[in-house]
Amino acid sequence: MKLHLSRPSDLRLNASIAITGSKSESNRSLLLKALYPNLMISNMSNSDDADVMQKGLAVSHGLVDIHHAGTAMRFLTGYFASQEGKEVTLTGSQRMTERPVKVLVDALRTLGADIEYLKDEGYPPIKIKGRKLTEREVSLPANISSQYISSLLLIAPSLENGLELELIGKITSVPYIRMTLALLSEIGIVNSFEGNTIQVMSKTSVADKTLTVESDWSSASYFYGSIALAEVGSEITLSAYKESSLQGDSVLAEIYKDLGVETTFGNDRITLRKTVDERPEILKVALHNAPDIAQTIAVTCFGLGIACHLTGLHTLKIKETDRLEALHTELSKLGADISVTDAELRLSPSQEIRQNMAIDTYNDHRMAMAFAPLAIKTSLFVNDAGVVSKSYPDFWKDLKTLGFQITES
Ligand SMILES: O=C(O)C1=C[C@@H](OP(=O)(O)O)[C@@H](O)[C@H](O)C1
Ligand SMILES: C=C(OP(=O)(O)O)C(=O)O
Repeated sequence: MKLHLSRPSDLRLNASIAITGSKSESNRSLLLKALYPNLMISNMSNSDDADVMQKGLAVSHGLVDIHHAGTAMRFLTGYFASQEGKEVTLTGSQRMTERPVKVLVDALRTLGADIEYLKDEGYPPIKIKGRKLTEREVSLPANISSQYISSLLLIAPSLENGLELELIGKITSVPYIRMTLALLSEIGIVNSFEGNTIQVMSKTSVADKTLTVESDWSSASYFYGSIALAEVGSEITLSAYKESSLQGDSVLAEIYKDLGVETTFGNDRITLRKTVDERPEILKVALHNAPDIAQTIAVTCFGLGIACHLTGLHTLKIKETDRLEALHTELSKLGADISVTDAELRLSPSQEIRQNMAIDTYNDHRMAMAFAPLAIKTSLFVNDAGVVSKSYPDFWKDLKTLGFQITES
């Protein structure tokens, strides 16, 4: 599906939108529910990634295809490795077979797991024969993906002896690790994270509890982008959000303050308001703790015509696509002066945005959604716009409620 997007007729935006649960919290909660079936989940994500996670957890023998879902791939690897009697082949999209799992597989093998690579060493597809894992201690590199660590932490309480992880190197995406530990705490599982060591105690059962998933902050980023590019006085209310979030991407409220967007919390909602039209000459942000909002921020800065220097982007090359290359190509198409390295992005101020360019999305939901707010400044096409369903199936519908004119072309 190719969409044509043009500006809302009223550039003073005003809307209220309900976003479904965080896909990160949902996929963790689903795994915990598989281990402790008396847990309940509310405000679950309606994303493809949560859907494949749920379906994957229901399988005990045969093929599990998690499509593009990184969390499902990594979390299910740990899950199946520790489930005695289950035997599956875990695979995904073409891109998933290029996203590494070696660090996780090595750690699980140290703990006693039986995992075999079916194609390339270090990458899916993998064949997993579930076993009882009794080893307690393992060290693993922490600078590639926090999902490996979360995978181990999620199964840790179900292991006879719990787990002690020693994290090696600079820890990336730390809030996602803290999110996992916070969810374990919420269901009464004792854990600690001190220095480079994480410990999780074993627990055979937990008390009845409903895990209420907060709505997705990464999805909220596209409304931050829209408000920043719209007129002063614009206002969008998003539900259901908390002031103290488990999601690292809630740092958006801080970052977008510098771009004239004020966030207020109340009644399980956030209200984003464009309060001033002042903007800095350059926005500098380190994103090692919030990699998923890099695309949104880069596009907002381009739309505002300001310079931008983003660092801590070393994980972007192994996500749904090489996001640094994709940003370079697509922003250049629109006339941006941009350069990228393996971990940084620099954008110079632009005076002009080319009209009616077709943005390629590379099977990456965030490419489609990050570029969409730019329609406030110029008309554009988004190729393969259905990719948004990976995390936010209702995105185009919700964007329409802001007044964006969206037609299929
Ligand atoms: O644990 C999670 O839910 C996630 C962790 C992050 O990945 P990395 O740790 O690989 O950066 C993030 O990019 C991804 O969207 C979700
Ligand atoms: C990187 C992402 O997802 P995953 O790694 O779970 O595929 C994302 O949603 O931006």
